[in-house]
Amino acid sequence: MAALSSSAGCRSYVTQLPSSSSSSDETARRRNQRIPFSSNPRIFHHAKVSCQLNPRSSHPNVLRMQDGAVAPAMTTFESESSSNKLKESLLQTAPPEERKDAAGFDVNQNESTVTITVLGASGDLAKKKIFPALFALYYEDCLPKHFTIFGFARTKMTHAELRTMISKTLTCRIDKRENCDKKMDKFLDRCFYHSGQYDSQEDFAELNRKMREHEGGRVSNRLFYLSIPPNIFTEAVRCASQSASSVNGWTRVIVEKPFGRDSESSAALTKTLKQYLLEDQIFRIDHYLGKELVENLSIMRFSNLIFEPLWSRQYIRNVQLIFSEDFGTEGRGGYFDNYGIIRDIMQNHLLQILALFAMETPVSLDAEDIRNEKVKVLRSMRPLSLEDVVIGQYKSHTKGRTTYPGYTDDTTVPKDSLTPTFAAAALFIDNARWDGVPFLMKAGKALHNKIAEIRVQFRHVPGNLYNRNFGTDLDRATNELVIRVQPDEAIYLKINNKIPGLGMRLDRSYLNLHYAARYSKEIPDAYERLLLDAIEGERRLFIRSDELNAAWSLFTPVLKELEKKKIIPEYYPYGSRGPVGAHYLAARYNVRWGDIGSEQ
Ligand SMILES: NC(=O)C1=CN([C@@H]2O[C@H](COP(=O)(O)OP(=O)(O)OC[C@H]3O[C@@H](n4cnc5c(N)ncnc54)[C@H](OP(=O)(O)O)[C@@H]3O)[C@@H](O)[C@H]2O)C=CC1
Ligand SMILES: O=C1O[C@H](COP(=O)(O)O)[C@@H](O)[C@H](O)[C@H]1O
Repeated sequence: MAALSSSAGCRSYVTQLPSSSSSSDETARRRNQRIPFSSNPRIFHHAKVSCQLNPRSSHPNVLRMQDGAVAPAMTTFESESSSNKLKESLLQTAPPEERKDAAGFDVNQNESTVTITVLGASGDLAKKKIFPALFALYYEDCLPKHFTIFGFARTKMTHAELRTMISKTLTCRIDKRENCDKKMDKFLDRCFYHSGQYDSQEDFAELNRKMREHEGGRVSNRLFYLSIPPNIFTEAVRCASQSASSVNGWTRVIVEKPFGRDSESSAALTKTLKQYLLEDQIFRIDHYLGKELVENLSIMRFSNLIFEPLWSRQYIRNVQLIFSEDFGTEGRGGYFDNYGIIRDIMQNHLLQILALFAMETPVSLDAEDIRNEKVKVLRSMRPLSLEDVVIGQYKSHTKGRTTYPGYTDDTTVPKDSLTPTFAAAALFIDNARWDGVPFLMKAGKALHNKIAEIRVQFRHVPGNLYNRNFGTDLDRATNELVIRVQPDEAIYLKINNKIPGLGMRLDRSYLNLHYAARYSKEIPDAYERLLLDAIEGERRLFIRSDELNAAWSLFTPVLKELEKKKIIPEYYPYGSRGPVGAHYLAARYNVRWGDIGSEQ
């Protein structure tokens, strides 16, 4: 069995899986089990000591190390051992009462601790995704031995109330998992709440004091999760950085989208964040990058000989990136109306998938090498033009006795809103590999189904001996590779074969890697993977600022034009397949959407 070098804790990377007999499945499962966090040396690495004074540091007396760690600027660091000496000396100054932390652990001064602070802890995302993901990591023994979780928001709440709020949404992902309740109680014991204003240095200073109690003199690492509306990102980062960043470990900040609403506002946000943070400390999250099948894209491409040679204009006719939800913007209309589906889904989730799909082979699996390749693809793309975009908006629809609301029926949405809830677009990558290949995107809310998938339609077989068996519809005979990101994850390839028997009738069949059938282990939520990566300092799945700029450059001109010209969206009924204009757009490039038709 060959193991790839592990790039993340609590995970083992197994390249060779045994065939699917039940005993070998068991072996595979055991091999795939996560390595407990505590036994992974990577977790406890101290920040690399390649120090430089950060001219923009808000702390005049600190040095910032690679990885965002900071240390007092009284020593010149030259080696890891001198950095450790400094850390030791800092720890030795801890008063005796701090030799135990607030949770009662004896303080081993060579140990480190991670404090995860969720800003906006009272909000929807925190409840739905962040706390459950943290619990899942804890359940799987993926969090470090010493960790503390703080919820921070303006809402007044006690620790107990926070715990009750969190416990209502915590589930063991698989029913009847062992010791779930016990583990849940232990997890909740490590969760605390601090009420404060996002723009108050005093409130963050008080948070800092509480954090220090829990850290008890260990090397302190701090992760802040900005689960708050974007208009308060900057203030919160300023306060966190100036009053609550770590003095002897790393400080990192996870930033949620939206990262601005066009090139200018995004650049302005980046600029302000960088007044307080180094780029390496900023973890811009796009949760689609944490989805299992999106992560698997590179493995599929670069570790299977059969795919990579086909991965170009020579064999691929078009690529389709499809996102569809069977519910509207219910409850989030206020946010959505300012952004629309192009900013909400296409400019980030679908474009990130496209970049991973289309990039050249990176030099290594290192985060910077991968992100360099993604930027290159994005920068090779043609900015989207208005004629290559179709927009739609859902309207009310009655089915049986149920009436589904239209987008503008939401009281938080202006009645005359032109914000698109659906869009289809044709994009092109002007490089040698992809010249002329349409990359079609389609994203919509309140459609007939919920799905996210990538469809790769291959070219027709030249001079196909069996053409007459397919009649005139050659598309039906063309190979298509489908990567179903969700739900019911699968990778399947449509191929042609003969129907068994004495005659010569052809059939279309599926070579199907259906995850639920192949793997008994459940698929972790994207937020689990991304939170773990942020704790470990793994940046591969986070967006670098130059990627973000390149992504906005592609969409900003068309977004402005749509708004300036007040383009009216094509209205489609709630629960339908969306505007017919999407078909005309595809037809212009000789493409048929793969998700429409009798067999998908
Ligand atoms: N919800 C989701 O599914 C997704 C959300 N996101 C992004 O994640 C972030 C959080 O999302 P979500 O939880 O839905 O957001 P919420 O609107 O629920 O806000 C989170 C918390 O922020 C505080 N807050 C809200 N409005 C303001 C305001 N005007 N001024 C100061 N504080 C405010 C509130 O806490 P309190 O009043 O207690 O301080 C609230 O509980 C946002 O940036 C969002 O765009 C991204 C992808 C999906
Ligand atoms: O970022 C967002 O994603 C969700 C869809 O995420 P999924 O993991 O449930 O597919 C979308 O509903 C939301 O509008 C958008 O902001």
